Amino acid sequence: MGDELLRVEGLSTRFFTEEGQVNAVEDVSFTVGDGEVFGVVGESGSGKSVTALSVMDLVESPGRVTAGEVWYRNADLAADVRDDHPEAVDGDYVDVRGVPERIRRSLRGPSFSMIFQDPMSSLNPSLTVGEQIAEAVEVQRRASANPRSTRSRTQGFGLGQFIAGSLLPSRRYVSEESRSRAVELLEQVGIPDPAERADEYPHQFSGGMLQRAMVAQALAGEPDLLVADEPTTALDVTIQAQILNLLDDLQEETGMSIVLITHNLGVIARMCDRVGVMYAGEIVERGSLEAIFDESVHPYTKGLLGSIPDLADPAPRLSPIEGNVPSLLDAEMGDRCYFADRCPKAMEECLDHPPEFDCGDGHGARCVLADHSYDESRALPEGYFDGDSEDGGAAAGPASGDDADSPDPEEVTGDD
Ligand SMILES: Nc1ncnc2c1ncn2[C@@H]1O[C@H](COP(=O)(O)OP(=O)(O)OP(=O)(O)O)[C@@H](O)[C@H]1O
Ligand code: NI
Repeated sequence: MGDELLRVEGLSTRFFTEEGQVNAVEDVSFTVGDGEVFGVVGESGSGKSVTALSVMDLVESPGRVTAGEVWYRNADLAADVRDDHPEAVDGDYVDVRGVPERIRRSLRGPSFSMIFQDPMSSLNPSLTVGEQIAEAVEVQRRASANPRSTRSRTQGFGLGQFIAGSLLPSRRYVSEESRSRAVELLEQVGIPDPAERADEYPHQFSGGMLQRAMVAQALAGEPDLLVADEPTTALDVTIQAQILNLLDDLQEETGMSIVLITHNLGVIARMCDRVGVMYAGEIVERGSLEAIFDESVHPYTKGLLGSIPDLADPAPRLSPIEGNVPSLLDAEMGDRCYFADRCPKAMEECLDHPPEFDCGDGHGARCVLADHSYDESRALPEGYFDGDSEDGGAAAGPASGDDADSPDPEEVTGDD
């Protein structure tokens, strides 16, 4: 297990909605090494953000993490919780889902920190940027000054606010030291005149500067792991590149690990060491950058690679493969491979839901092609799944004739 900071195993998250149970994240496993940048890529709605929120334990009702373990390597924490929660400790690793919520909450900031998809969900418009960052620093300062038993209460207070983006009515005392540390952090993330900018409100910041401020806020606790959910999506191309450079530099300076969520494979190629490709709530392929870009097995990954939006392309969303992302409603999901009806290589084997096959060297794919080669004689006829979204395909027969209008799944639009 060596240098892994985080080991996520079998994570599943569901939303219990009026329409039914939504399987937003299904049996997701991945690891993040020390100082590693792990990328999560996939189309809109594939479960990237919910995966991030699940790791951070920030899933809100009607959602709930229903299964899985999140093993975090922290020897001090392991020593602290070993007696009370032996089943949640494995050597220096702690399953953060197996410890009480107050302990889990205490990890947000100093252990795990997150940059959210929407800037305004983490900065409070009615407080100066400096105050908010100083508050995050103060929380961390108290945490490290206090023993863990009191730490969790302190942490809970500050971080509840940090996450909700609104201060509790009674303002906390924030030390002069924390204020000057906030200015330092603003400087570290490349904000000019940081002392003056600290006294400004979020609306006085441009998009790029606001993103930098959010990075500063997320780093205030000196986290081991930063989860960055589409940190550059809303920004124009030049600013995007600057923020990615900033994250790169900060990663090197601090040695932290990063989970970087994006729909842009160009960003993945630029930033990541290893990658998980998500589709319909699952990681369908994972491996090193080289494995994913040069030796991918899953036709979905290959489809994504067929149209890499580069950084100079402001296209906001990936939609390179014909067909739609399947419904994640449990009742509509069926038992087949969820990609089968868009897959140019769908075979009879794909009517059973594939496990993850090991391709060696940490490369895995949830696709039968990882196990045996494509056999044309077992190919499902084109249109096999047409008009069949309800019961997983078993009952659907071949579509009549060859329909010239039916979408060719191999065709990649590439112009999005
Ligand atoms: N509060 C909710 N209630 C019901 N379903 C939800 C809720 N939040 C997310 N989902 C479902 O979970 C699935 C995954 O959503 P998620 O936000 O993780 O996608 P994503 O990959 O981050 O997409 P994007 O690239 O658009 O941000 C979606 O199908 C979505 O409908
Ligand atoms: Ni998202």
